[in-house]
Amino acid sequence: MMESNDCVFLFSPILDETLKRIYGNASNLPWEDGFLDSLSLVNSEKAVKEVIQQPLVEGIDDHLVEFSEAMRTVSKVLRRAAEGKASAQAEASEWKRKYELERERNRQLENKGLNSNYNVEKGDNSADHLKLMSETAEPSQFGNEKNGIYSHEVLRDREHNAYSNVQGKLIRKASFKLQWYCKGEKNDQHKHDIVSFEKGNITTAERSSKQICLKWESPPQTVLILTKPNSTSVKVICAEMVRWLKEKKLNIYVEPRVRTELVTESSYYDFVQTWKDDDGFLLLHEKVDLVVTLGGDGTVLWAASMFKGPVPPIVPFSLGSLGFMTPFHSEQYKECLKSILQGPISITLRHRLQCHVIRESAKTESESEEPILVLNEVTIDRGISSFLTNLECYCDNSFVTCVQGDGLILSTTSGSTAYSLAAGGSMVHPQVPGILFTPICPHSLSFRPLILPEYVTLRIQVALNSRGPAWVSFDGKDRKQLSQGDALVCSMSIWPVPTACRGDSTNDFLHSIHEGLHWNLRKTQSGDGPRDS
Ligand SMILES: NC(=O)c1ccc[n+]([C@@H]2O[C@H](COP(=O)([O-])OP(=O)(O)OC[C@H]3O[C@@H](n4cnc5c(N)ncnc54)[C@H](O)[C@@H]3O)[C@@H](O)[C@H]2O)c1
Ligand SMILES: Nc1ncnc2c1ncn2[C@@H]1O[C@H](COP(=O)(O)OP(=O)(O)OP(=O)(O)O)[C@@H](O)[C@H]1O
Repeated sequence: MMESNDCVFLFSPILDETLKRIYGNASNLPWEDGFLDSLSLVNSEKAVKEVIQQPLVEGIDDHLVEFSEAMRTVSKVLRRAAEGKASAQAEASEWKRKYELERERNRQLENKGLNSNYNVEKGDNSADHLKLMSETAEPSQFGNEKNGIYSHEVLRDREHNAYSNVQGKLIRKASFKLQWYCKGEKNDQHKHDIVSFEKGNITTAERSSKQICLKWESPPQTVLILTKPNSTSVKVICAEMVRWLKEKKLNIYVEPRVRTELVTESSYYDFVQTWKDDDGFLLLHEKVDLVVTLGGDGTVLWAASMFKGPVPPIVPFSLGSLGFMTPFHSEQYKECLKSILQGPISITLRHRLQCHVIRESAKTESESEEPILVLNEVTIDRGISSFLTNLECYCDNSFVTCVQGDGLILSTTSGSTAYSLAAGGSMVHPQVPGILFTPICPHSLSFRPLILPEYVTLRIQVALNSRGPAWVSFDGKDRKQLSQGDALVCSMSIWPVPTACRGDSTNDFLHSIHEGLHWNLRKTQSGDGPRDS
């Protein structure tokens, strides 16, 4: 395509003279160093038009006709160049505006989510806002141009809180890097998240979630041990583990209840640290490199619920009966912890749901109660009411359905093997990003569970004409009553729970459904019988 400067060059012999007529001398020419500014372009175009519109003098030769045609072309090109430049400027300022907006949002998100008392987003809970939060946070959380996630990017360790004082020693929180692995091999090809539109071709070049691998960049120094209460076997293992970790020169935190138990047993455990109140615990995320759980799935849920923002990697040891999310054997804790402390570790990034209860009496959605994060599911049921629940369900403001039955479960994929499974939902691999929409005993012949994409915001409202109230519970806990008109708004949280794998994510999942749930266990049919001939 011909550029404006090419044109000027093409007609330069004829132009020279004419331009002198238009601009006088060279210093008034509308370009400098080969670049035209848009105002000059418009002026040049005007001047060229004036020249063209001057009546032809009698006896004019063919050259002038040709010249006039050339000037028309120059005029056209100059106009296009001016238009192009104006539109590029408009586009640039629009991108700048978007960038500033995005930066401001990220800054607000960082302040709200990650300051010292990092309460999960209060205030504005509108569907758009919730969606926006996950959108803005996604690049740093799930992928970036460096083919990995750095812990200091996730935790936004700032200079002032990067060091903490533990028993008079300055301790720096260990930094780690998360990388995507593909079939056990390092994959550096994470160019785009899901879809590429390059050259008009739509390709699913990369998958949204892959096996993730954690590599320590500095050695972990502080471990938090969380234990199932009232269990003698847990107490014994916990005491042993504390001694072993102490030998490895690690700082150890336990819950206040556990510290009391340990110190009562022996004053040897005086070095074990704990916290006094909720504020004390909130500061722990700045110190803890690793969380160890000793118990069943309920203890993993408990650990996750304690972190209302970013969660350190969790190593779940099995001391329960089912242990779907607890792949490590407690008898082998020394070998397991040795290899975990050394790394690299395969990680399952378990997504959580962020839930807000919005009361009918609240004047605006921003007057909602404190949000709650769930690792398994949020359930709305009829509780002690003998009437059917009447729940109006919306997905990104589109009406989905009305649930008339015992209730509804909104589950993560990690929770798909818990209550949702019992209510007839599918079992879904925990790395699949999605929200399960599973009714509980719907009074309908045609209701089937749904799996919705992770980016949607769901709103479940107790119908105004419902015969009774409903009850909401979070990972089976914190039951709250929902009166007619009250609603629950639910979307994917930006803070997943990273749990260490024994093999890899898929291997552990399949092992759990076979060993924990005895999935598809059937006697093998013998080949001794009739066959297709
Ligand atoms: N009908 C049901 O199946 C039913 C009813 C209520 C609660 N629950 C589940 O119990 C969970 C709370 O667990 P808890 O230990 O505090 O209560 P709990 O002590 O009552 O144990 C519930 C059982 O669910 C299992 N479980 C928990 N999370 C799981 C998961 N992600 N995959 C497979 N199994 C899982 C546990 O191992 C345990 O055996 C809730 O989040 C809910 O999913 C299930
Ligand atoms: N540190 C803790 N503090 C208070 N409660 C806890 C703690 N850890 C676990 N719990 C609660 O104790 C209950 C039982 O825990 P968990 O599920 O781990 O053990 P379990 O019932 O023996 O295991 P399983 O469910 O596999 O049989 C759960 O409801 C859980 O929320």
